[in-house]
Amino acid sequence: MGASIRWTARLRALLRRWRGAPQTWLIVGGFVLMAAMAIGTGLTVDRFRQNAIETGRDSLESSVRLLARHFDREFEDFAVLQKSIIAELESHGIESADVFRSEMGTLAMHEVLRTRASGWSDVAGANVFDANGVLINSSRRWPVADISASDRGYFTRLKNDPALQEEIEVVPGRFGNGPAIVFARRVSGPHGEFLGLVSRAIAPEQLESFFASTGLGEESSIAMHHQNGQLLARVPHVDAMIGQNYRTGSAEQKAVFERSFVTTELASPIDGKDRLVASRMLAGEPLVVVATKSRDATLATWRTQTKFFVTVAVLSIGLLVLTLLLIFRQVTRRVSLEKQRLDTAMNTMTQGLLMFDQDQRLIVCNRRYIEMYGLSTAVVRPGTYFRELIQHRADTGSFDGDVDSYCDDILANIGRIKSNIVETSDGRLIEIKNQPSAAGGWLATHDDVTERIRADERIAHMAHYDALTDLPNRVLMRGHLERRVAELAHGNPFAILYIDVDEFKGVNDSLGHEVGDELLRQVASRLRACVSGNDLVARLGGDEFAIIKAGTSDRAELTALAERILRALRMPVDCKGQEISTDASIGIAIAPDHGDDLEELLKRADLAMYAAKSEGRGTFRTFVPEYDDKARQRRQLELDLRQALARGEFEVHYQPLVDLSANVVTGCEALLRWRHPERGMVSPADFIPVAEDTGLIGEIGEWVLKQACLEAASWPGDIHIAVNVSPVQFRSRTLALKVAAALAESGLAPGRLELEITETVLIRDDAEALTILQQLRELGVRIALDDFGTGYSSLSYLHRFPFDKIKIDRSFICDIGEPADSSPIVQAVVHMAAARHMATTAEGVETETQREVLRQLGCSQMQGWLFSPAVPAAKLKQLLSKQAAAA
Ligand SMILES: Nc1nc2c(ncn2[C@@H]2O[C@H](COP(=O)(O)O[C@H]3[C@@H](O)[C@H](n4cnc5c(=O)[nH]c(N)nc54)O[C@@H]3COP(=O)(O)O)[C@@H](O)[C@H]2O)c(=O)[nH]1
Repeated sequence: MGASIRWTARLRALLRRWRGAPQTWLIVGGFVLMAAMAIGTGLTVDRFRQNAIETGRDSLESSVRLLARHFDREFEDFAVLQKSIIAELESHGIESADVFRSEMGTLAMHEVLRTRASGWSDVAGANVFDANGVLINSSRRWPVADISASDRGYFTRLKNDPALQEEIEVVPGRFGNGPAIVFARRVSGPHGEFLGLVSRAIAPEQLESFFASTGLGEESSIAMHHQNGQLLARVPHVDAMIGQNYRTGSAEQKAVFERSFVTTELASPIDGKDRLVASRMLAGEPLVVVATKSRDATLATWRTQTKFFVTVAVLSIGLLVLTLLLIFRQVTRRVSLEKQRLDTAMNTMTQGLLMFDQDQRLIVCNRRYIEMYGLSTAVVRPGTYFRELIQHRADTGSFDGDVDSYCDDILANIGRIKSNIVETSDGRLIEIKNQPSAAGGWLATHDDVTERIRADERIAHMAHYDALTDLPNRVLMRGHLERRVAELAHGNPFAILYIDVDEFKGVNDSLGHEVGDELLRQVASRLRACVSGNDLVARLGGDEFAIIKAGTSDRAELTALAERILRALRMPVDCKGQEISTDASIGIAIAPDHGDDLEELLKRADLAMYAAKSEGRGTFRTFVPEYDDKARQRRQLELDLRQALARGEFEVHYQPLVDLSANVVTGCEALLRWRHPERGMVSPADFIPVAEDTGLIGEIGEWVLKQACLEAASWPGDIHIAVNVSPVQFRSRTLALKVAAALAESGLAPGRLELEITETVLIRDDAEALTILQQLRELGVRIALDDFGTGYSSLSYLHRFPFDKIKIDRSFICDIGEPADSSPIVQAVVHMAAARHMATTAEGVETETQREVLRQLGCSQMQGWLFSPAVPAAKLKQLLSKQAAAA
């Protein structure tokens, strides 16, 4: 039973495969066409054959019909003559044979006969015989010959049978003549006594010559028979046949002499050939006209036609076969080419591909699939059942599930597209897509998506985790916070701790990015160590971190956490061989105490952190409402600052720079002042950072530069002007252009302009900064390094760029004259600067002692309140005029 089902399935599969091949259709189509041509030709030939036979029959029928009609008319005339003679004879009232003989055997009667029979030249003359059969008169000759008809059958029959009026018979000729067809009529007395007969005769040749005139063609015959079967005349003529009786043989053959008309096929009793026969009885005489034609002759034309048709059909089929062979070859080539292409395409696919038929048998499988699972081509080949294939995979170790349930699941879903990713025993991820095929099977693709999925996972991880520390990033933290905010409704408080690593930029800039990165990783690890599993530690970017402390609003607990964090961060850490201790500023916002809106909470944590920073760093602050006020004030400052330039609220003041050895003003520093309409004078220390944060510094700085240059251009002598350049301005890339424009506009000599930049400018991007400095130097302006000593590796910059001047920061000057002052440092800087031909300016000189010490240390210039604070332009002009006057 099972074997039979399998065989049926195989047969069905074979048929399906066979059906699908284009060559199959070509062969089938070719055979159908050839069969159609053969059948068509056969049918046509058969039709033509029937037509030929029907035509033959029709022709015979019409021939006998015409002949019968013709002879009917002939013999009727013939009979009329006889009857008129008999009537003539009988009109004499003869009552005995003797009287008949004597009255009829006269010359006068001869004349009557001759006159009556004269119109019938082709018929023998009319003869009158007496009751003994002796010829007593004749239309042809007088006196008559001595002839007796008493031996003739017709005489005997007419004499003996009063009912018989006429007899027709072929009789052999007398005196060496050929046979004759005799038409004899009885002459009876008034009481029916036999008196004699009147006969006329016609030679068979005369009928035959008429038959011949119809031109029936080869193997045809026309004959006239008596109804009793005796042959009277025939074409073609055969002497021996005349007079023979043919009413013999089969009933069908006899019927020819019995029925009015017959059309049939018979084996000829004459020549034994199959013949078409048509016969017709004459209406007036017991005669039958029979026409025949052999079947062979009838079909002669048809045979010629058939030969032609068959030849044409054979040639057409031959041509068709040839054409089909050529097409077959083309199609086979094309199919083979397409198969090659398909094979190439399939085997260069990166996916494994399988196609199954509706009986779950493998139709196609590419190399990639075999290689993907390390399978055997002896097992995985067309015809293999799906279940056998999965079993083979299980046997060879690339499938470790339950074969049956896996197959059942796939087979239950082959009607629809299904895709899933499975993990192989060796850890690869394979995406399997099954989709139904039109033929009822399905197509399966196996795509090794391990790399893609891993990459997707990596990308997804990167989208939510910080690459450096592997901590959740801002995006993930927001998602986490949204959930925490949602849980507030359930009474679950939480806190946000914003942590900013103090001075990280300095470490990064001075010790390098690698050290900076390592420091951040260490910070991340220490922060993680400070919290429990429910808490989230995130890196928000740069040196900013955050901790979301779940389940508490307890300030003591949060304070303890902040202190724990600070302690942890302050512990020295080894970063790439550098021992670094760092610190942090922490801002804390508590939900719901400080709000239940995510944005608000984040802002408040930030404000608290900002407060911690501005209140000395290395500490933490919990949000208080005043921070909101400060933020509001700053926002207001920002708004006012945006309008200050347009409203003309800025002024440039100038602080003299005094040469220490000559004690004369040799330059001035331009210092910006903001005369706020409500707040009064606002310190640049307060608004310059805001201007830098908002980007307004670009516009403001350009204005200061132009003002200072214009002002300096009006000063006497070669007193130079120093202008502060913010790092933000410095990075704008258009600084050199703006400086050149200010110089051009004011007419100030470039050598009188000094630009003060801070170390921050150099720290960030050395190469770019040096390029900008070079551009400025090429303009001819002087460059001073401001606030020297407050950065990280100040000395290294002096090697890389030859500044014109170093301004020693106020923090080194203010303690001069006190115990353990900074004089040695100042001394070192002055020596180093002198060695590189740089001038030095001491900032913030407030006392005579400081001035004296600085002068002794060899410092070039001083700037400070000791001499003059920054003053308005007009006041400076007076000061300079006084100095000029004193000189
Ligand atoms: N980018 C720009 N920065 C500017 C501009 N104008 C000023 N500034 C910077 O603002 C900071 C504060 O400036 P200011 O309040 O004007 O303070 C300067 C002096 O007034 C002050 N100074 C001078 N002598 C003394 C002194 O004897 N004692 C003392 N305590 N302070 C003194 O020092 C400031 C000048 O510093 P520096 O620029 O480093 O020479 C300040 O950083 C300015 O640079 C501007 O237009 N653009």
